Amino acid sequence: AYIGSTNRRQCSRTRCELLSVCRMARTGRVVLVTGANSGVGLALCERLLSDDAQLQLCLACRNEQKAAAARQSLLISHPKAHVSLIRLDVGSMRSVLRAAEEIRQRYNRLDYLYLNAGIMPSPQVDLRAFYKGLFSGKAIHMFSTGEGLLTQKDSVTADGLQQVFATNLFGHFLLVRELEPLLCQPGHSSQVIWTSSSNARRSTFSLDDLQHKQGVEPYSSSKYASDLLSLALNRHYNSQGLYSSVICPGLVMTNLTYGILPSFIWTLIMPIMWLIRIFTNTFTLTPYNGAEALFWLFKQKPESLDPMVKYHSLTSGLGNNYTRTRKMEIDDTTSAALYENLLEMEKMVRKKLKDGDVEHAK
Ligand SMILES: NC(=O)C1=CN([C@@H]2O[C@H](COP(=O)(O)OP(=O)(O)OC[C@H]3O[C@@H](n4cnc5c(N)ncnc54)[C@H](OP(=O)(O)O)[C@@H]3O)[C@@H](O)[C@H]2O)C=CC1
Ligand SMILES: CC(C)=CCC[C@@H](C)[C@H]1CC[C@H]2C3=C(CC[C@]12C)[C@@]1(C)CCC(=O)[C@@H](C)[C@@H]1CC3
Repeated sequence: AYIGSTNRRQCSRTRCELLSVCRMARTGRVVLVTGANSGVGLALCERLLSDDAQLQLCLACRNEQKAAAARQSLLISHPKAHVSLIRLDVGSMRSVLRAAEEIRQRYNRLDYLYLNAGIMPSPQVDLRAFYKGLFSGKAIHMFSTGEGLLTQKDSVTADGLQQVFATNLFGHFLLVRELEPLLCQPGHSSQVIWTSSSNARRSTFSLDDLQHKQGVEPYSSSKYASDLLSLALNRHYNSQGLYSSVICPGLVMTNLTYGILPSFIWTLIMPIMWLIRIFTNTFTLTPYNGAEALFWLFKQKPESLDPMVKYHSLTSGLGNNYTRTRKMEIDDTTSAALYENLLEMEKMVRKKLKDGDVEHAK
């Protein structure tokens, strides 16, 4: 249609230019990454562009300045890349709806949706649990999952949702629902990929307290909920060509982990961290290594993926990266129940936002 157009500007283009535009339209896969301005998300973008220069990469970030800086840094290493920005605060439902509308206008399909943005506010390390863990014979497990070591202080968003739940789970759920027309295209498959965590733990999650209002481990609960939700998305959308997976990047030194301990302590224990890496392959440490499983999934046929496993980024003592699967402690009944609850919550949130708009217009 583009070549056949009689528009004068298009006609004046050389045949060569037109062919390259058409080729791009055919081959340029569209990838959207949330939380792409730092850490694992930004490293993933670097790796994706190094693999496929034709990608149409969209960085969905809440902070415009950080997003622009991330785009600039990507363009320095890949000057010809197609990198665009979209403003998205995944913890604000109004922002999610607005961003989704913009994305639907910009693209006619979406091949990969990386749900990577995540928070762990005011983390506290339980030192007693740490010392106990060191001598319990389960030290390696403790170092790779951080199980029972961290508590967080949650807050309530303007939408009346728990902040960790809204950011790590619900905002992303709403985004998937909103982008369904781009993700579910006839004769075409797409992937939704969640950055979950090995910190996800069944015991921190409850269907009666989805948002984890009553507990002190909202991060672990929200990540477990993302594992369950990914399974539910597969059950609902595989027939429409949408496939969902979850990954754990391992322990990566990013803004999120730097927030756990004072920076001088990190500096002091960094040599120990590199030493621990000899005993556990889950200490991926750099964002590049942490992005391994996210990148690995990009190369897979979605139909070949297992909805019951988590894909882990791992780094050997010698620094080699690889991806391994581990079965998740999830089941269809709980996953379906969570999905129904989220649909209910979605209805309520949409109504609240609509009522708010009406109230505002009065
Ligand atoms: N680091 C680790 O060891 C591990 C990390 N993970 C997960 O990896 C993911 C990436 O984290 P990581 O790279 O480590 O940490 P970073 O803090 O570097 O990255 C988190 C990204 O999410 C963005 N973000 C946070 N809140 C929102 C929001 N409301 N709307 C839009 N974007 C938001 C941040 O943006 P901004 O800069 O504006 O805050 C940032 O770009 C997270 O989901 C995290 O839970 C999982 C296991 C281990
Ligand atoms: C004293 C030493 C050598 C280390 C400090 C102990 C903890 C601060 C550290 C041990 C295991 C770490 C860990 C995480 C955070 C920092 C630790 C608790 C995570 C929970 C960070 C976020 C995740 O999603 C997990 C996969 C990490 C698991 C391990």
